[in-house]
Amino acid sequence: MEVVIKDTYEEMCRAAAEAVASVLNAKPNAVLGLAVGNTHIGLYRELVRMFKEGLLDFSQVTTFNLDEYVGLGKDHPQSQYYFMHENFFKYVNLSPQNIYMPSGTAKNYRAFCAWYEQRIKECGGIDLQILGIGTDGHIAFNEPGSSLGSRTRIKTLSERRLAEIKDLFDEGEELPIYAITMGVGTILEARRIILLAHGAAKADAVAAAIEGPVTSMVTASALQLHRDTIAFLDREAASKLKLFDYYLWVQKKRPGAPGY
Ligand SMILES: N[C@@H]1[C@@H](O)[C@H](O)[C@@H](COP(=O)(O)O)O[C@@H]1O
Repeated sequence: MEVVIKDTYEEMCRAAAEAVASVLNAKPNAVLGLAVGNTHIGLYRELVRMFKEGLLDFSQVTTFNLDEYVGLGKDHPQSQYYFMHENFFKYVNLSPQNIYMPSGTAKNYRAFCAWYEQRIKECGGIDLQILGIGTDGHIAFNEPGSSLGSRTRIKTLSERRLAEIKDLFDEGEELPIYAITMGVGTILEARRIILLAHGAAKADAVAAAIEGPVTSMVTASALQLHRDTIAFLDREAASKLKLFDYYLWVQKKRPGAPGY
């Protein structure tokens, strides 16, 4: 896995946006896998800026989001759709028919999940999957213990997850206890993956995912098996990596870097 460490969150988002841009410039009709999280707000902001400056065009791009809470409709402020619309979709020229999101209100979830997997394949597979990471090392809603071969399915959210999201919902409102999520196996089929993490709260998870054993207890560790994954980190998120200095050294000395 390539590890790119940046001094600040803003620099990390810029570097990740450039990675997205390089895929879109090489393949204007690329298929992007999108993620929702506070981490990604800066990345989407950067992509919107590039679009407004005429540096990016999404007219031929297709997107598939990673996950959605079961029971939440598109207009619920905590739905992943709402986040995507507010932070990205409404600002760029994606065709609405090219935007795929897991549905939180499907009638038959099993059928929906199978259709979603099939649709990804029919669109040619995901060229670039964007990921974040939870404080326990999960990706999408693949909670600790998820099969590393899992496909899109319903996942029961952990108590830890429910405690994390509780304050985002109105008092007395029923919390979603299931999510529909791409599986680890689905994610690993993407041709390229970028993982973003910022802040000290993610440092343990990042270290476990990048340098720990590959284990279903840290679903992000499965990315070690992927042949083209780049982790974009800020210094705090990278602070517990044993090979911190080496990663910086590699960045400095990489072929193509100034002077090499
Ligand atoms: N399903 C999402 C993940 O895709 C995301 O990576 C994680 C971290 O989000 P944040 O960036 O807000 O810390 O939260 C949720 O669990």
